[in-house]
Amino acid sequence: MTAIELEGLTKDYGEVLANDDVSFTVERGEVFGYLGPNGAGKTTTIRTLLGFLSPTAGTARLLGHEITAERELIQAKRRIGYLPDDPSFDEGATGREVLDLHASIKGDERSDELLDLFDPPLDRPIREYSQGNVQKLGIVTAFMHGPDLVILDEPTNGLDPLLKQRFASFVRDERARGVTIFFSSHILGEVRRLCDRVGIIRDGRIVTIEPVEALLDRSGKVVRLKAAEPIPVDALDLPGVHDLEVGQHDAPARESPEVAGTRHGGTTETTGGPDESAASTSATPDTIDECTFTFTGNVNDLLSELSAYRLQDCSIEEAPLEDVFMRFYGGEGDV
Ligand SMILES: Nc1ncnc2c1ncn2[C@@H]1O[C@H](COP(=O)(O)OP(=O)(O)OP(=O)(O)O)[C@@H](O)[C@H]1O
Repeated sequence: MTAIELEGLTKDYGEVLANDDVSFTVERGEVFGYLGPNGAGKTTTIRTLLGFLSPTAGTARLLGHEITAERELIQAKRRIGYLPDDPSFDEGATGREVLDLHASIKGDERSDELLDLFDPPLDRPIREYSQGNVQKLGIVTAFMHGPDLVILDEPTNGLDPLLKQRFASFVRDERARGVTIFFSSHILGEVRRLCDRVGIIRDGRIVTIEPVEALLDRSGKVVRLKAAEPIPVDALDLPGVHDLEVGQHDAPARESPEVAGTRHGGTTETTGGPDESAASTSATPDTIDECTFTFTGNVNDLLSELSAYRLQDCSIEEAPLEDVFMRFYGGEGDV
């Protein structure tokens, strides 16, 4: 049996078609990342799945239960945990009182281990909580009853790096226990670390559902090079090199297919250091001291090409999610 099954789920708010014929399945035991820019429709999907919004068309099943049948949804929810994108608890209650209330409604067989891990300050009223502490309490409430399926809307919002790491390792352990986890995120790195598969939504429509490795292979890396001595620009005329920018840059300029710059072979060339205007794209130097580009080829091939030159520094990082969207799906981004 699948954990989540959406069939043509559509939510029209009137002015905005927030989910347009959304269909996909999440298998039992899978960690599934739901990725998309701001306003793409992630929260709408999640809130519709959980019965907080009625779909305009289509339907979905959670753990085999029809979401549009109230009794079935109530039955399913006993085995589901949920963390909203903005967890809100009674401001006057202490963390402990919030947990007691949740325990009385759905059970708390796992709260001790969760409190050990996430450690929200239980004796203080919620109004004194930081955003991170609210999030920690939200994570505890989502998992405390030992659910089979957990739906999390941007779960690492407000968590510090240590807690993010702890959360990532917790999700991996949950997966090993057979728990299905569906979570939305803006952060490709987070999805990469945690997910088996990813679904990308944009403007209410699913643009791809694929294993996370396949997505990352296609999204490429951002490479920054600093040469110890000038490198001929032709050395980077390699398959898989895109958006080459000569000089110091934070990242390659975003480029939709329609606005690609001057290309020679696999490269797009833009001259100029940080203090030159973006319009100065005419002259291409013969040699490069420093450059940034996106690389979608085999990293070992690139390193072997570069081994002929003396480098002072080289970094290879994941392409930002914005670039993934721009590169593969085009159009205006709002990330
Ligand atoms: N209650 C509502 N009434 C009208 N429009 C809404 C409502 N809720 C959301 N929208 C619109 O629906 C679209 C999808 O919003 P949604 O919150 O689902 O996106 P999201 O992907 O979760 O965004 P974010 O990452 O910023 O949380 C947006 O254009 C949003 O403005």
